[in-house]
Amino acid sequence: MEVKGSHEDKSVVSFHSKDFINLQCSRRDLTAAGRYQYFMGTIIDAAEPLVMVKDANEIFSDNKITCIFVLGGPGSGKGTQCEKIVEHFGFTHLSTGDLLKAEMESNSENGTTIRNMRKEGKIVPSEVTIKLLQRAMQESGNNKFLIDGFPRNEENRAAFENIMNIQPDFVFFFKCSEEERKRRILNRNQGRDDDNIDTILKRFKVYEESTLPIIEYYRSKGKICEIDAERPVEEVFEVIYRQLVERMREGTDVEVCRKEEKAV
Ligand SMILES: Nc1ncnc2c1ncn2[C@@H]1O[C@H](COP(=O)(O)OP(=O)(O)O)[C@@H](O)[C@H]1O
Ligand SMILES: Nc1ccn([C@H]2C[C@H](O)[C@@H](COP(=O)(O)OP(=O)(O)O)O2)c(=O)n1
Repeated sequence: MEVKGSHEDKSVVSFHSKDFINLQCSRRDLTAAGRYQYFMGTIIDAAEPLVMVKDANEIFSDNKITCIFVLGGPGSGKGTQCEKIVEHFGFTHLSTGDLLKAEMESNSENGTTIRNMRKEGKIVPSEVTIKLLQRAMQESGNNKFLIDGFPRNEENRAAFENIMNIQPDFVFFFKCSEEERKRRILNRNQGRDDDNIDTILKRFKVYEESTLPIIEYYRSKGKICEIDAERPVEEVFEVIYRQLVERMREGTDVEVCRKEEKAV
């Protein structure tokens, strides 16, 4: 474990586990999350910076890939929450929308296809998106991925499962009304070429027609973790945080965790 020093209200601690996991948290974060008493394999006393009793590596085995899909309509807050998850949990965040945009801007052979599809709010063929995802996953050196905005249709889903042979551990579904999403996108103000009302309405239609059935598919498999994304950012994150901690704990030896909790 490496303690990166303490300054004012922030005690920053990071630990690396066989190059796979790189977690960071601050005293403020831990205090906010204090009621959970548990942070990525670590029992936490919120009054103290950090008491480490267990290696994070015991939570995720080295060979296992953890893959969480993050789905929800355009503007539901996927990117916003993924950034926060990364801050706290050491995932690699792969936004397929961002990967495609970067590919478009690099003037690659697929650039024109991507530009045209984005303008129409259409879904880029899987072979392009999966190639970008594959590269980014390999380059990350991580084994925990938050895949944001993918799969967006049946073709995406089937191709990912067949080519990558990876099933998501579970799928976050951000539920948020169209009215609120439209309001957010029109205020997003990031200079996105597709954040104009014409393209927004096309994206909403494609989402309803092509992505909602994928969410129902994962629901039928018991993999959907539905989040009320209509609420303020911090409230949404609080729910996500709790879900992640619980789900990770379920994947580990609960008996050991309970014993250690009692010891705190
Ligand atoms: N819970 C929220 N409440 C209000 N505004 C939000 C919330 N989550 C995100 N936003 C804002 O809404 C816009 C869209 O969020 P973003 O994360 O880019 O959505 P997505 O990735 O799903 O398209 C951004 O400007 C973001 O700051
Ligand atoms: N898996 C994906 C993700 C995005 N795209 C395209 C189509 C989308 O309208 C744009 C923008 O996607 P992005 O996820 O960045 O944004 P929204 O969730 O639509 O707000 O990229 C795609 O074709 N396939």
